[in-house]
Amino acid sequence: MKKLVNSKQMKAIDAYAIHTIGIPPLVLMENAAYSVVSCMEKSISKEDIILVVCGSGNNGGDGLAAARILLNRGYQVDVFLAGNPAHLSEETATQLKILENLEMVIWNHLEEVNFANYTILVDALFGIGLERDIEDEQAAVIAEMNTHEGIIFAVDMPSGISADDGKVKGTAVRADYTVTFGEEKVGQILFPGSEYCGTLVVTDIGFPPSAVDSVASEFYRYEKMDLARLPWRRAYSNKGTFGRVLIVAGAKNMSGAAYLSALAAYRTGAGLVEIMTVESNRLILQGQLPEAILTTINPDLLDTTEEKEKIKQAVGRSDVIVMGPGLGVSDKAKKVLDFVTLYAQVPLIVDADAINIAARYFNTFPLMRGNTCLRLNELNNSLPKGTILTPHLLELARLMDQPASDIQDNLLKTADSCTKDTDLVYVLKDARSVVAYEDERYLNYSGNNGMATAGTGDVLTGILAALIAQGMDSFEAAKLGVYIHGLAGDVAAAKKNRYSMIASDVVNGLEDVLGGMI
Ligand SMILES: NC(=O)C1=CN([C@@H]2O[C@H](COP(=O)(O)OP(=O)(O)OC[C@H]3O[C@@H](n4cnc5c(N)ncnc54)[C@H](O)[C@@H]3O)[C@@H](O)[C@H]2O)[C@@H](O)CC1
Ligand SMILES: [K+]
Repeated sequence: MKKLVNSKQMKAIDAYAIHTIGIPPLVLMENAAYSVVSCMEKSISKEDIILVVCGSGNNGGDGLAAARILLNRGYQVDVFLAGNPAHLSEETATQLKILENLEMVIWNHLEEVNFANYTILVDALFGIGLERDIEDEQAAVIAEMNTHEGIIFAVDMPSGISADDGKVKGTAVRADYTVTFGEEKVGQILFPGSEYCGTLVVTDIGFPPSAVDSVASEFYRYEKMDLARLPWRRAYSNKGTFGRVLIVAGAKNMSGAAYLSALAAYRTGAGLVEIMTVESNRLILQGQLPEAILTTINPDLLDTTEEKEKIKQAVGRSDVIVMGPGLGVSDKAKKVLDFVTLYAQVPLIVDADAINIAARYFNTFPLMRGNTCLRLNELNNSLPKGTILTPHLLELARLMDQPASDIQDNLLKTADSCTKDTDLVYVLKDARSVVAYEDERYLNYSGNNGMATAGTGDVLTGILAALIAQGMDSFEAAKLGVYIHGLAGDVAAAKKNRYSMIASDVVNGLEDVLGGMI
């Protein structure tokens, strides 16, 4: 598990190291500069002509120190001090004085600099101290840097990317490498920040563990060693040991979603998977997945005791229930969901059309239109504890009755609204999914854009259900499930490619992920 920090938390770690432990800031700055240079030295040669572009804050100070180290080591290097010389931080002023004493070339105005003369750029304009949108001369500097053809190394952050949420503040440097210090920043994991970072290199610049531990952060991500969290499989076992999943899915002609969800649940280790669907899907599902048990319902007879009893029994024998994939949004589908919700005492995984049905239902009440809070409260009251909602951005927009663009631009704030006063777990699906429960925020770092294809969401529901069926707590299952899903997508992309892979390839990828082959 890797802790992630925002700018405030990183500044608190800096402050603890400096003021409580007593490490002089110049020592940290030197370490930072040496780590930038050692990363650069893997890609540069003495033939390169390097320009270090510096701001007036400590990020610029890191750049000035890196320029000196490069000069000392025999590289051809110039400096462009793009920040206001009247606003230099104390450490940056010290670094500048050293460079002046060394008689280095230091440009002060954009007009003086011919970027075409340089083969390598170092971006030390802004780091975690970025406060507002970049404009005017600084924006012009970044525009020049982005048209440059050589490698760009960013110091700590690509200038212009917010460490807090990965957003571009006005404009931002598109780096090839970002060398960051101490801890990974939230804005380096979320998009678009993640893309602007290029290859992210995290370096140790001497923050003592106590400085890092002094700051609590609600953000983290998983890495490969977290696969050890998978539920242990007892040797003395039978199919009952590994739990029973019910998948309520698949309207007429929509059996594919049910199939993918059920297949993924089996491939993630569920003992038994039952699919509740309409009779017309029976033959095809039996042919595709004979391992699944099928219960068929007649949507036209939902008011009869017989159909209700069928639903009640299926719900009663399950450890976890997936509802939504390929269900459609008809009144009959809603009725099925109402019965399932009424009888269920186990966690539900509410996906796709189940979310759309809830949104449509809320829209029928004038009081609930535009009232996100009321809608989320209502969900919390009507769903069993431990239930996971897995909306993608559009589904979430419908559910919350807010524009999708607002949600996309404020994913972390949206997570805060969703989890306020609730027992539900939210998986906010995006290129970097956020799993949120109470105050914790898991940011997922696995997966790739080949997964933006139909059916991968159905696969995710099956994975989550299987983990819960095997005894995992819902929040842990959601985090690990999202991580495994992304890794399986990475396996699929490596075996096929990002264009050709389809959802069933992601299911196939589970084999390598769960078999410890990655
Ligand atoms: N002691 C420390 O705190 C350490 C800091 N380090 C470096 O210092 C960086 C943080 O330094 P600072 O806090 O000085 O911040 P930055 O150097 O990131 O930038 C802050 C400066 O930019 C100005 N500014 C912010 N947003 C602006 C905008 N949109 N347009 C124009 N000016 C803007 C601020 O007023 C301030 O002068 C880190 O990212 C890291 O690179 C490292 O040297 C390690 C130790
Ligand atoms: K930077």
